[in-house]
Amino acid sequence: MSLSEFAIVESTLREGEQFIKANFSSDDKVEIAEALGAFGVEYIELTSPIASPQSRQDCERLAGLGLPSKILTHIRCHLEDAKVALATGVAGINLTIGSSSLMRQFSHGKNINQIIDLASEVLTFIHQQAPNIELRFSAEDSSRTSTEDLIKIYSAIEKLGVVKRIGIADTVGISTPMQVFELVKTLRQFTNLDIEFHGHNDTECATANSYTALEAGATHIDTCVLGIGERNGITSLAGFIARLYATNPEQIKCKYRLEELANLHELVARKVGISIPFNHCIFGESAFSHKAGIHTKAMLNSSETYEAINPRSFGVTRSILINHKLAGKQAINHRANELGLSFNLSQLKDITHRLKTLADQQSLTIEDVDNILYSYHCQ
Ligand SMILES: CC(=O)SCCNC(=O)CCNC(=O)[C@H](O)C(C)(C)COP(=O)(O)OP(=O)(O)OC[C@H]1O[C@@H](n2cnc3c(N)ncnc32)[C@H](O)[C@@H]1OP(=O)(O)O
Ligand SMILES: O=C(O)CCC(=O)C(=O)O
Ligand SMILES: [Zn+2]
Repeated sequence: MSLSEFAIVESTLREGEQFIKANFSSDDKVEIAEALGAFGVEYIELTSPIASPQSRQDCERLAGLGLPSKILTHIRCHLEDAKVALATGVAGINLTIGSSSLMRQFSHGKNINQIIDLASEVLTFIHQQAPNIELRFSAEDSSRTSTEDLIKIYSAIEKLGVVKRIGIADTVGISTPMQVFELVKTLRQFTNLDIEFHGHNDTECATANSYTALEAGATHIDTCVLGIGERNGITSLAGFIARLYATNPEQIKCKYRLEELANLHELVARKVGISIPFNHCIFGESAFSHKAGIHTKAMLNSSETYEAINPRSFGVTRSILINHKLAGKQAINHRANELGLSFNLSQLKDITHRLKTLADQQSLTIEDVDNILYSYHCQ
């Protein structure tokens, strides 16, 4: 798998709008789209213009901004949706229709042949109206659709000759990485079209599933900032980037402007009124905090010992914590040196023992630790 060959379809302004707390204004969308563009995502997917009058105006507005990312909208297999989407001036349209038996029975009531006929009609119509528009067709709930049905649908769609890529959706986040790998690999053998993967996070496998989709030959991955979306959301942009960074930092640093990611996260968190989770892979409060003595000693020798990701690539700083009972003498010595103090080994052991004894009784601040160091030094 070559990292340079995939593209991100960033869906914060489509799937992300389906997050319970999202209600983006038109100006919010522009701000977020600009920040996504500054980071360097290849595509920005927008809510269907038929969802509301404002959604339609926003599609037109964002499509006209001349952003570096391609603007897509996401629609049903429906002629009216297609006509409205075409009129907005977007560069591409992502069409979807449910293909599993649950979707066929409870969402739209169509069988596989009817799905193929409807999708063919709508895709052909769009292509006739706008031959240069980038078309993607996706079978919603692909993971609960038989591979046989998927191949039947995708083969028929590919034969139309109007679609640039097909999409696979793990709509209820039920797939394991191995299942995603097998499905993408199977489809990869059947089609030369690009393959997009959309993974929900119901079982917390979204990032792993997106990564294995790439390993199996997918070319496009859907993400949202902070992983927001319907229910508990989809693959998080930062999670996906972190995963790729751990595999090949230099390639990911060339492909995207990683230093823009912090601003993007703060922006989206503010717009949807949430705080960034403490354990967020890059911007979480504890993501680059090192606490236990064994860790901090090794970290002070080489940060790679306990870090898969260099926080500086994302404009984040690490912290070495010593105001607790798990602290070790090496990290305490490091702090003492920062304060311009120096102690011999036996003194350091003594200070560490005092600090631990105190930390057993109360919580400590870094100022408390500094006071211990200064007063020991005065003695
Ligand atoms: C898995 C996903 O996240 S897919 C993306 C989800 N996005 C959205 O739903 C966008 C926001 N949605 C909306 O604003 C509205 O649902 C609209 C405008 C799309 C449709 O609204 P309504 O006409 O009021 O229909 P409603 O939402 O109640 O039901 C969905 C309709 O779409 C049909 N439908 C569902 N999926 C599809 C599809 N992929 N292709 C074609 N028709 C579909 C259903 O059969 C149903 O049709 P009906 O009106 O004949 O009953
Ligand atoms: O269009 C797609 O591929 C994905 C649609 C969607 O949001 C989903 O199935 O969860
Ligand atoms: Zn989704």
